[in-house]
Amino acid sequence: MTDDDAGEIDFEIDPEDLEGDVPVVAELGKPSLVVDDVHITYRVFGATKLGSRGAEDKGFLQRILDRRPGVGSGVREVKAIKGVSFVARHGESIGIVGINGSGKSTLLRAVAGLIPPTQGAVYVAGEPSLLGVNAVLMGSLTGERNIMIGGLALGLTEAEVREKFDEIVEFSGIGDSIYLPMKAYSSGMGARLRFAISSAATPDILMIDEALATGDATFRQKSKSRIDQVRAGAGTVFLVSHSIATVQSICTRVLWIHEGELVMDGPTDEVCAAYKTFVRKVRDARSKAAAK
Ligand SMILES: Nc1ncnc2c1ncn2[C@@H]1O[C@H](COP(=O)(O)OP(=O)(O)OP(=O)(O)O)[C@@H](O)[C@H]1O
Repeated sequence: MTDDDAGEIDFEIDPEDLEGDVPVVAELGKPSLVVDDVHITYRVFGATKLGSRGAEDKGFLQRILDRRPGVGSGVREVKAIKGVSFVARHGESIGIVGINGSGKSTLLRAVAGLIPPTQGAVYVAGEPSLLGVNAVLMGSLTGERNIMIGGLALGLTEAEVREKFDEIVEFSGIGDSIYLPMKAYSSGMGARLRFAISSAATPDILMIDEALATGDATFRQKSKSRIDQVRAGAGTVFLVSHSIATVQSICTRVLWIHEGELVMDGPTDEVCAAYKTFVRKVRDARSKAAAK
């Protein structure tokens, strides 16, 4: 980890944005998801160091032959998740925290089935809705068409999607842009629409990656109520966020990921307190280094 990592951590959401009761740890149901010793390794092709003999100097055949792991192959492996295991239960809302690049989004995507584990396995009892929605949305189509596609992927009928259409648009707060192709949306608009679609059908497992950080206070408040509904219906919620205030107001349990490893898994207050202490230490070390 570098000092710069700590500099990018933000706590941009004020606790008052998410006023309301701190989530109550209800009696938990059966396991909804089991993550068993999951490893995710990305392979980055064409990772040739600057200054080394350029790929363009080599013949075509040589470049093909070089495409295997090892010295000079131009393939770099990034071990983003290293042996993470946990069991999630119905009725839990689980936050995933960690500094930039620690592996939070990768873990969430693996849990949703969007990335196959390099090693280990994920067992799911319900269909995670990040899988149902994100995997099918298409940037070239309008938000309107994507609501239909995403709704069908969640198992709603066409009539049910039409019935929920206005509510989804209203919830996402993107107004008339719903008639524009999704690739024209800002990342915040896209995240809000995905959240609005994903949570439209009270899924068994709802996964949220930073969507709450992209809306205003009203959007966040509405999102919190929807998350509470999912939990009350004995669903499981996963939330990736840089905002400790958001995690504290929504999650009953927190996983802290650092350099791809699960360093702590426990009640929200305990894990957030330890994580904050860690972040402060990193910041102090950074200011000391800058003062020298
Ligand atoms: N598609 C990819 N190809 C190669 N490496 C990747 C890819 N996606 C992520 N990584 C690397 O995997 C590691 C974990 O990234 P990830 O996005 O999961 O972290 P994160 O904790 O969600 O980060 P952030 O808080 O900055 O969003 C990082 O080193 C990142 O550079």
